[in-house]
Amino acid sequence: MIEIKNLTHKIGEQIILNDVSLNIPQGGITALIGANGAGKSTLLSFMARLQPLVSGSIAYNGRDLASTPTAEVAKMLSILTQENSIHSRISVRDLLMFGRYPHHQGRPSQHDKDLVEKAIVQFQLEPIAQRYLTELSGGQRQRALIAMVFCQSTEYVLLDEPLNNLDMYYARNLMQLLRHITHDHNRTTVVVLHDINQAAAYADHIVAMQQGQVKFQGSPEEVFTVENIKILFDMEVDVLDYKGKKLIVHHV
Ligand SMILES: Nc1ncnc2c1ncn2[C@@H]1O[C@H](COP(=O)(O)OP(=O)(O)OP(=O)(O)O)[C@@H](O)[C@H]1O
Repeated sequence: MIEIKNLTHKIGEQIILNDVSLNIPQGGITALIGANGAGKSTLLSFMARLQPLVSGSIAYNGRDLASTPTAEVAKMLSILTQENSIHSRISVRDLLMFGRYPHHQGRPSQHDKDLVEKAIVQFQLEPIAQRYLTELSGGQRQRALIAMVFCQSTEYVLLDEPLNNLDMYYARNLMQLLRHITHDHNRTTVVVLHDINQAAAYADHIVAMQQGQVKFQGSPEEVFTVENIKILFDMEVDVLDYKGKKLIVHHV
């Protein structure tokens, strides 16, 4: 379980996170949803210790994040942020091997190589494995970066809008793969998603944020109601039952 307690974050006078307390269940996919500016990325960045806490605490399986040595954090959690401006001439295959660095410390074993090759196949990167990141489209680069995150083989995986730049095919493909890897390898994946239908279809648990606070949480069936969507996004929608999942539809 990821246990977040009394997390408050201010920038100047602006309150970005307002006394957030939240338990993210162990195992499965938790989707963080909410309107632009609700605080999702900020919360994720604290969860990955990309910035130090000023108030509150975060613990992974009872272990306080702030006092965990960096080398151990790197083996415990991995994160895909929205700011991925890697412009160096590194190939996709080398990028994935770079993701293994916390394990091999610069000396990749056969096991590391096998994992990288498996990820290349899983993430359908074979045609571009030798290409440099600078030579890829936005969606191709995004897929390579997500594969690198998974090559880190951490128990906790934090992804900030991984579907950015992905077309319909790869978006669905990635969500299926996320679910498959998360469940088969007993991982806990926390993913910021703007597409609430992807969240409804693939997440086990939903955390909906509004103005720096957790507004709703629960299963997709509990959170995705007409009333809740109106509160979160100020939109009139229909919520349908489709193939056992909630489907949120809206019109012009
Ligand atoms: N470096 C910063 N300086 C000032 N304000 C910031 C900074 N970073 C974030 N904010 C503000 O904090 C609030 C929360 O931002 P955050 O990026 O966490 O929201 P979000 O829910 O991830 O939004 P989005 O869906 O648009 O990505 C916003 O009001 C944003 O303007």
